[in-house]
Amino acid sequence: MANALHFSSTLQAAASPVFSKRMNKMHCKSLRVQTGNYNSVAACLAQSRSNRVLKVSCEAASVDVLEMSMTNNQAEKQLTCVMKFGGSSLASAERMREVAELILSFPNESPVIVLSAMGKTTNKLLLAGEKAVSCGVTNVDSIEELSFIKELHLRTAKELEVDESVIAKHLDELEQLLNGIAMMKELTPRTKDYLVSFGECMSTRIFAAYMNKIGAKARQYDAFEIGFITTDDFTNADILEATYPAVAQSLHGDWSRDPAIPIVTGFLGKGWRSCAITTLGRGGSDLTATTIGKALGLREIQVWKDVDGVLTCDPNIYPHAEPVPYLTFDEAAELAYFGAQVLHPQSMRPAREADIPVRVKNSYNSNAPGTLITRARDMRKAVLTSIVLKRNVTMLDIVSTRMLGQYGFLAKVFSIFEDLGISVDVVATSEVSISLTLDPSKLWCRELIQQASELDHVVEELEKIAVVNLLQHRSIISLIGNVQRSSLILEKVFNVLRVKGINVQMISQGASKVNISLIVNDDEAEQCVRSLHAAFFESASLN
Ligand SMILES: Nc1ncnc2c1ncn2[C@@H]1O[C@H](COP(=O)(O)OP(=O)(O)O)[C@@H](O)[C@H]1O
Ligand SMILES: N[C@@H](CC(=O)OP(=O)(O)O)C(=O)O
Repeated sequence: MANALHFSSTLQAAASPVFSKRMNKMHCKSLRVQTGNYNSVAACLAQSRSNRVLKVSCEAASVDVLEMSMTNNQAEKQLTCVMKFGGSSLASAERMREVAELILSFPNESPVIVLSAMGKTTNKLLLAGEKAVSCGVTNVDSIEELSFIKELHLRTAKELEVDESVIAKHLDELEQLLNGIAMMKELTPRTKDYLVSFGECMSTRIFAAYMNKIGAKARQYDAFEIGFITTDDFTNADILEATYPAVAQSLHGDWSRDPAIPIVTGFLGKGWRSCAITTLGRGGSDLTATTIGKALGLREIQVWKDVDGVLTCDPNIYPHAEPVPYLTFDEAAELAYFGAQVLHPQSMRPAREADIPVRVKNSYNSNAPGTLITRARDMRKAVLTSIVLKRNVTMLDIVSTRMLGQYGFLAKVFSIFEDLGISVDVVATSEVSISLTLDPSKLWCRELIQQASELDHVVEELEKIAVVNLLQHRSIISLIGNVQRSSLILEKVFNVLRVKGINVQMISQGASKVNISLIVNDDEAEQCVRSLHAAFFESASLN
């Protein structure tokens, strides 16, 4: 029997560290106990972490021998981690090949793979939808973005030598949907979500077919079919608790019956009332990955990007930004929430709840260590970790018209936002005045006209109790780091701002938080980030 362990007695086996270790690491396929004390083996099995013995037989024989046969076959492995690859990692057939190679370069892992749409497919689908609204039914087949999407996916399938039939039905349906949009002359948020879902549905089908072709058994899953249950907030849905057991049951169930690498669509869910396809907000595949990590209790969640991890600032603002080796969930969540495109704003929540480390890695440079995000890290030497910019923010200055000492003012202001369903980002208050910024990701997912009338409505409501000053085209610069050292951070910040002649219009720092936020004019913001980056990460110079 392959890899058999022999013991002179079951008691010796039960006591043997080799036995326990193999049980844990090697995934026992069958266990044969010849005579001896079966109970002691059972006790030992109960202790083993994987405890996945497929066959246990107990035979009476004259010699005490215990044999375990083990294989490295997937059938006996547990799912170990989740690996998410975004559009930037999957832009072409060549990239899909490299990603497959990368996945298979970890023979000890049994990963769940989460994929986004190829390259910029989501943007192209949205553009195609917008054009379909006004182009007329007869012109749908000449929408440039539709031709691009068709060509990209068919070419990719061909180059990977995968049968085009895996996506043929989706390409047909996509064209039919665009015809429908052209006919109705409207693109509702619900239709938008259905429209963009074609991106992830096609990338995962092509990739799964390719994995199977190269001999790595894989199975494609649409997230909305395996239990990703969300609110019905189309274009920005939240994942509901029921998702975790449902996803665990689907993926674990299939894996234990017939193991195959799961290839899951990122970004998508199913609305619990509407039963229609929803999306988790732009960049939502990161959240799909962490949700699967929590649902299955996996050891690690990896998000593979096109940068060497989370960087000290957006490389589009400053190309020499450096990777940040360690972050806490709180820091990463704050960074994502305040605009760092590298992670979805809600993606840290499941990982933090289940305490599963998240690793941000570069699919173009897999040797780079990346960023490891965990519950805690050594903060003794930490000052500033990363600088994040959120542009085009609306700021409101609200001053009470009542006398000083009037209570309930703040409560009234916030109840107006609650009633209108608008969330607030940064707040600075005194007893009679309040300055705040509105969360653009929630507000701006609505139509432009709706945004303008909503803002008018907010101001109208607030003017019943206060004098309101609406300030647009502002930016939030968030300084993520060790707020225990805020005096040092602020000293440096104000020095930079003074030298650069930049006026801060509002500042906010939570008592126990990891973030100091500054509000400046949009047109000064990028220069400000570059100067702050130079001051904190490069040298003593103020650039
Ligand atoms: N602080 C930051 N650290 C790393 N990348 C950032 C940061 N801020 C913005 N980015 C941008 O985020 C991009 C990666 O995120 P994204 O495009 O969503 O990746 P993917 O599509 O692979 O999920 C990078 O290419 C980079 O331009
Ligand atoms: N394709 C979706 C979801 C996503 O997560 O994409 P990416 O991983 O490429 O950021 C989007 O573009 O928003």
